Amino acid sequence: MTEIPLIGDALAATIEPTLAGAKIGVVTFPGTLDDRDAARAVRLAGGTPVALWHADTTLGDVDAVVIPGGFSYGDYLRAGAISRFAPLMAKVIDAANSDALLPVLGICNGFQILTESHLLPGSMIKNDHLKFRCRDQILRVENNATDWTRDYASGQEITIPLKNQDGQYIADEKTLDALEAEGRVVFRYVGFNPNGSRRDIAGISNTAGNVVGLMPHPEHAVEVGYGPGSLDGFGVTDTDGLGFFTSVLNKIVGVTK
Ligand SMILES: NC(=O)CC[C@H](N)C(=O)O
Repeated sequence: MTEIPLIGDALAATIEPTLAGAKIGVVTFPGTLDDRDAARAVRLAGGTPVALWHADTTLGDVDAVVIPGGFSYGDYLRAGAISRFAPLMAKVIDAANSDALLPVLGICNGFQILTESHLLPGSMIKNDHLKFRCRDQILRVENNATDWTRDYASGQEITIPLKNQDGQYIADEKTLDALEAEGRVVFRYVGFNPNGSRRDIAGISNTAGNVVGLMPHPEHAVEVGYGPGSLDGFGVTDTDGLGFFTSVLNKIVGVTK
């Protein structure tokens, strides 16, 4: 029987066996959709995913946390507004702000939860056109010094899927100016702003760069044949999202940049 390859040979060759010791917690809330894809992305990048439940009262021994996309608590009140009060979120907030600076990535609904939790500034509101939007989106990596972007080149353009209704990032002008000045605009939409986000912002970080949130979905672009690039028949952008997961894993195991 032939073993089915999970990943392309070229990609497999780049995976460090030592990364398997790094544990990435993936949080599930009632209504989360993308937890399994996030866990798979961690595994494909060489790490060990650990399932966390919103009602857990400990993070265990995870080295980083991913808050995946979906509709936690049905997006009731406002996307992320109820999730921020989950018992596990209290632990995530403490660990992210502690001296240990736990790396935390919020993807889409996860980004919404991070702004509601005040781990990241600003808010997410309805897309300016008031429709759900689903497309492959080009982003520019504006800051490759965060825990989640260190495997990208500064200014690198990547294509990953976007799918949401509350994707418009807003903040007051003072906050936006501070984010720009401090290099905390980590991703910007290129060519097309899909939701009216201020200054084309697709993702931001906290001051230390351990907490990152973005609307598009890197965990859906980690496998040859299944990412955005598969549509053009060449697959060149299929794994553009993998760098998020290798970045944090390399950081955890101490690979210097
Ligand atoms: N893909 C998602 O995570 C969706 C996020 C959110 N519930 C929205 O529609 O805006």
